[in-house]
Amino acid sequence: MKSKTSLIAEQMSGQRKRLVMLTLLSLMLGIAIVSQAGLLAEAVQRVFVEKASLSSVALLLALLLSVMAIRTLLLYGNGRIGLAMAAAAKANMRSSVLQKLTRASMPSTLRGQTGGKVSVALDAVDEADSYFSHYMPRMVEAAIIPVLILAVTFVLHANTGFILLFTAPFIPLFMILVGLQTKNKSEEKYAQLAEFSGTFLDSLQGLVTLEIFGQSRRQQQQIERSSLGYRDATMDILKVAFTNTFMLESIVMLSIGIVALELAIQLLVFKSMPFHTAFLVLLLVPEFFNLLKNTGTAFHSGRTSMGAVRKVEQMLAEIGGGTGAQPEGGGQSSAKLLKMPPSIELKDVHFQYAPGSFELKAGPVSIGPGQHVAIVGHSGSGKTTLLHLIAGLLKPVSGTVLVNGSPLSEWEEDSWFEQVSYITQHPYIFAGTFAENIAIGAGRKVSREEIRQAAEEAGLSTLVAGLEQGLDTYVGEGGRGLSGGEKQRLALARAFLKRPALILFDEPTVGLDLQTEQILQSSITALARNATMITVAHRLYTIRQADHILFMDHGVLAAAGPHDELLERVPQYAEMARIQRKGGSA
Ligand SMILES: Nc1ncnc2c1ncn2[C@@H]1O[C@H](COP(=O)(O)OP(=O)(O)OP(=O)(O)O)[C@@H](O)[C@H]1O
Repeated sequence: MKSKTSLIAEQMSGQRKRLVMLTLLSLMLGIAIVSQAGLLAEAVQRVFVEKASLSSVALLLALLLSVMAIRTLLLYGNGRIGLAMAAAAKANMRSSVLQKLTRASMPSTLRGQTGGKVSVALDAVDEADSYFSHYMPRMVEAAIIPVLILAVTFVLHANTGFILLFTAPFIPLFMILVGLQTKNKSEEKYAQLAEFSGTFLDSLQGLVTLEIFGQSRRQQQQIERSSLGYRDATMDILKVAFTNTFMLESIVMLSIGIVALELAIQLLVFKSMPFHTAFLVLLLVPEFFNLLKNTGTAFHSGRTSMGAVRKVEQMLAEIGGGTGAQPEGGGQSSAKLLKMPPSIELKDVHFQYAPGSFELKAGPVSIGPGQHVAIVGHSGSGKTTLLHLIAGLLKPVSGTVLVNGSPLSEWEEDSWFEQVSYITQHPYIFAGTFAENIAIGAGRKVSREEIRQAAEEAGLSTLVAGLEQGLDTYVGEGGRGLSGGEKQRLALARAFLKRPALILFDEPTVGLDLQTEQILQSSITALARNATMITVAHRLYTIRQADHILFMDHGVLAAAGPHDELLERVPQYAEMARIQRKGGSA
């Protein structure tokens, strides 16, 4: 195949040994095919032409049976190697996709539809199977065996050799024409499948919203349109595939017919060749065309796979960075962060999600070890973005985030994230039990007692005690639902297991009931006793408690200092605090 994608080339280069094995087995298969035809022709010649007794050809027949068995074994071997190549390639591709998704920058992983990504990671990678399990073995066979048969035919009867030489190119020529058409169609099919999966997952996730706004019917129609688009794209490919098979069969039948006619004329009219040779040639010709025909079918599935592989490649390119890309946080150095509250400095940090979009400018800022800082500002002023920059989830366009005096990128990624707990407004709860969900915070094996203790410290014990299965209750997708406050307490329990040196906390904007708020507040305070804490704060209480306040205004760090000082110095801040006091949102 001409335009081998770099991903396939990468996979093939890692499978050289298997390719060599495939070549050797194909060569042996070629020899077995020719030997089988030779032995069969000899047996028929002796029994039917020379009228020899069956017992005199017993050895010949036994030999023929063994060659047939060897041929079957060789074919099986080729199949196994193809399957092993496919399994290794798929595992590699899937792990590159997952690695890219987990290690890429946050904005790039958020781009595009989740359903589309799932479809590429699962279906498209699966579709790549036939390239390695079917296409590659057939191509290697096609490069060796037909040439061998052609050479033998030329030696036996040059005329047939010329007929084969003349008719055979029609098959690859036809394959190339069909293949070119299928390639575009299969890429189209994958685009349709990704769109279909994306729309479907989006609709499932937003089912409640769609129902509330009376849009479920419209969405249903959109899903129907997407699925019909996918059906049409698949049917188009099948149409091409069926026409392909029909045309290939016709070419093969016609070619064998021409050879048989020529042999019959030579044998019966001109009597210029012995029966043995004519029969042997007649046995070899269908083998020759069968191989080319199989290659044609393999070529078609290879093309379909290429479309899928291209989709995977495209997704890897969209996520960005090479395999094993460094995250925004760091990972370039082996410097390990010690488990103690770090100091954080921002030096002229400038960030943009994309050219022309929201811009953030912050610095200089200095946060001492163990300090509690609140980021405040109006909605959309860039508070969460600033928190993500400090966490190392986003990378500044220019400027630096310094941790303990060294740029964040110089700290080993794992040791950095080991020290950080980030409690977002909507923590992700995985499908599993309470205990399993809490345990992921530790990153090590933890005892039941440690989990129970963390749940208690996070203020979850009353809730858990009220459940029939306690910590073994299923939560997350498919399990028991949790309220916003409960989810945050579960995230806190994870943090209690981790005992981080830096706590990043996105305080809930929606009002929790007083009791939940108090539980959360006291748990957070207990957790932050030996840590540096940066909170995106919405409550006046949290703001007042902070040692230092960063006031964000339209993406710019407008002022920094203690609450009382900012009240006096910054009129916009005083205004915001006044609204807060009245009960409005910050
Ligand atoms: N992934 C993204 N790509 C492009 N723009 C984004 C992205 N995420 C956020 N923004 C934009 O950046 C700006 C700041 O967002 P950010 O979430 O930091 O604000 P915020 O102050 O935390 O707001 P809130 O208090 O409402 O949560 C907003 O205008 C938002 O639309």
